[in-house]
Amino acid sequence: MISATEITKKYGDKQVLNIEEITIPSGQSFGLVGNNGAGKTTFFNLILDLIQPTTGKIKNKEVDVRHNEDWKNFTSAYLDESFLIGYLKPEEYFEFIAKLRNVNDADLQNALMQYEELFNGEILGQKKFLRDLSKGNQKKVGIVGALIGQPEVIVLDEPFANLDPTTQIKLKKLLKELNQTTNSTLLISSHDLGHITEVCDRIVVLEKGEVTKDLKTSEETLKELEIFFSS
Ligand SMILES: Nc1ncnc2c1ncn2[C@@H]1O[C@H](COP(=O)(O)OP(=O)(O)OP(=O)(O)O)[C@@H](O)[C@H]1O
Repeated sequence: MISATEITKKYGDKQVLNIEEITIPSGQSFGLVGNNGAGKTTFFNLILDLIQPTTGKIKNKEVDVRHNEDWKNFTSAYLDESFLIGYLKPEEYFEFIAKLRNVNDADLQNALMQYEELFNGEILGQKKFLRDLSKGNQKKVGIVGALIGQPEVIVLDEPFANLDPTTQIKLKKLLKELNQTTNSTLLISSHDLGHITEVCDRIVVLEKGEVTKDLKTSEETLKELEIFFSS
């Protein structure tokens, strides 16, 4: 379970986040939506202790992320390309992550086979450094890197952005399967209301840093969000 309690984040005089309470139970696939600048990446950065809140506390499985690093043993994330290591080839990057998460080579190779369809022949065996891959292919590497070893908590910031439509559909299928077949807690942000309502059990809407909707996903959710964002 992840809990964010009385979180505010200010830059100078500008308050960019003001969250009274968000609790994300284990195994939930949690979707975060909101217009540009709403505070989605800020929220994920706080969960990953990449920035500090102005007030409030974030706990990841009872670990206060600001004061104890144990959450790193069961949490992975891909927010942007700064999570990659540009001078490694994809295989080297995956091996590096596998070592970090105590995944042996046989298990890593098995896991990578699962992602062959997503890779579409453009990632493995190409002898290219990560820095030389296209933005979309870099993103595929980053997302798969976050999934290696099936961490208990996986945070993905706009995973569908920059991916071609075929890959978006494959990724959606993969994330839905992950949600159904494991107890991993999945936190995803997206501007694609269709994708996020398909993948996530719950959708939280942020508006100017505040939670304005918290919905259990149902058949009506997509329509409700479309109406909300068009008004
Ligand atoms: N280092 C910073 N200094 C000042 N303001 C910042 C900083 N980082 C973020 N902000 C501001 O915080 C607000 C929230 O930004 P954030 O990136 O979290 O939004 P977002 O919902 O992820 O947006 P987008 O959909 O455009 O990616 C924005 O107004 C942004 O300009």
